Amino acid sequence: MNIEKFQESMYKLIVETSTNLPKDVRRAIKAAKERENAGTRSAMSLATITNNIQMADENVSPICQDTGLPTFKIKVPVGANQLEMQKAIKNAIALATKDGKLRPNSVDSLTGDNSGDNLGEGTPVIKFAQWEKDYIDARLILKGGGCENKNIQYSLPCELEGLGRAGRDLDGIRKCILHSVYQAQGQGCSAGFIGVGIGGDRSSGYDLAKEQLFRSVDDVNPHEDLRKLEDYIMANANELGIGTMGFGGETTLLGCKVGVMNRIPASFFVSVAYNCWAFRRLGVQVNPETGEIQDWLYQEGEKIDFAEPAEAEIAAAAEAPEAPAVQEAITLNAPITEEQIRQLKVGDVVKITGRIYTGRDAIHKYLMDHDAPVDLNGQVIYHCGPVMLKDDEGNWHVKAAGPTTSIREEPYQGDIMKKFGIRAVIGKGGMGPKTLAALQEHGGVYLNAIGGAAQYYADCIKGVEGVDLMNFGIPEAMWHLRVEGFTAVVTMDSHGNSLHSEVEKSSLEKLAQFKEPVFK
Ligand SMILES: O=C(O)C[C@H](O)C(=O)O
Ligand code: SF4
Repeated sequence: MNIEKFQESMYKLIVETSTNLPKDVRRAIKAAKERENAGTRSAMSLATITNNIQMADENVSPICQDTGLPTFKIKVPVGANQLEMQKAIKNAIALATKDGKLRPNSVDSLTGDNSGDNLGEGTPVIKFAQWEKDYIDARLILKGGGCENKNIQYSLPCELEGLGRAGRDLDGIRKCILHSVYQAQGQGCSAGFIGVGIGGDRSSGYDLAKEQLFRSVDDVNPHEDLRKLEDYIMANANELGIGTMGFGGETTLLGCKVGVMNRIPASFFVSVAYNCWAFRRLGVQVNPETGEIQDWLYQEGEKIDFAEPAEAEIAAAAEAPEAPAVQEAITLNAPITEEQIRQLKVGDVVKITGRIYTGRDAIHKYLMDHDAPVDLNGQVIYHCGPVMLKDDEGNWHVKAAGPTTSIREEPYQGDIMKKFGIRAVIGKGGMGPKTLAALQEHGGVYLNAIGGAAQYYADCIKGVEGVDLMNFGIPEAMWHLRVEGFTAVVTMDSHGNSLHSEVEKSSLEKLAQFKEPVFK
């Protein structure tokens, strides 16, 4: 095999997967957009998402800054040299990282050191299998951490919140799947896709669940019971009303694929792999002699082009007569006073202009018992781990910069806001009671940005004005960013209100409506 060509082919597969959402995924997102009512927060979020998909495509830049744990599944004809191919894939990964198409995401679990090139123990994941065909089938999924954290595994029988007992039968499985969508709320960047694995053990069950994510969104399950189950879930999960980003709305789930395998008598697992709307998976057929791509997979049907600018749609939504949720945006400019913050309430749309600082997991832990490298009084912290590139003059450029899941900072956030006088945090998915209490006591707000909209937000960032704590690696460092018109929604205010706890409560009530048996 021409291994240089093969490496080039893998590079193309990586870049395309990271920057260009597949056709089936685009169609599912378009259908969701059509279901939402103009003027709602969900409609506005979906407009931002579709705009972002378009920008990533045009800029050939990551759709989301979290380019995940690259996972390859490769089928090869008998005789193909897998060791050589593995090396070529790793080279292609390192190159794509250097070019800003992937974020350096491989972190030493004990020291926290980022390898910088996405290579390291266990990363990337490359799974080979042999087959009888005469070509190579190479598929790649880039599944980010936020949705990976929302995967869930049930051991039947069990008791489920809202749904009661789930037994070892199809109806028990039905309950687990509905529960898996409920428990994710907006935190895995809903609306999501789920792959479900029935049976196996704890590891093969999850493998089977992830395997389902390689199925095309619009295929039909050949197994009659599973087809019925998939149809049922698609028809009912959206009744939960969680909506895009957990803002409430018509679409919570974009796809559901279920697979089954045998188990041993004592075990009965239902494993669910949750994938965000930024469902980046693609595949190619490669010629085993030339190493060249001979075909792209997942190419059936129409490609939806989201060329319509989101700004126009947001404006149109705001002008719609029944537009209750989206009002004129309020401008925030740091340093922000407590008085300004106390005026904000859940549902307000804000546009931030001026300086913001990124801070995620490592920074929050660090700030608990260290001084801040900058004066954070009245400032805005952005939960974000961007993709950054340095040019030849040594200047940094933002290649992708959407929010990360905020709930991970729940143990620290309230204390840190009070300690340093921070007035606003931007993130996604909401935070818990401890932070809500601190917002009320101290005078702070939580601003929800649209998860995955990494190009859209990168465009709002007009300059990189500094960086601290680079020893934590690019995603975890504290970047000083100059932003203009950075749009987010107040979802937790200083008056004790949280949109997230409201949606959680109402979706639990709705979940309980699915308690009665459906599959006998
Ligand atoms: O790591 C990130 O940037 C985001 C992550 O995928 C998340 O959803 O929290
Ligand atoms: S930020 Fe959201 S869209 Fe991006 S990888 Fe995480 S869950 Fe997916």
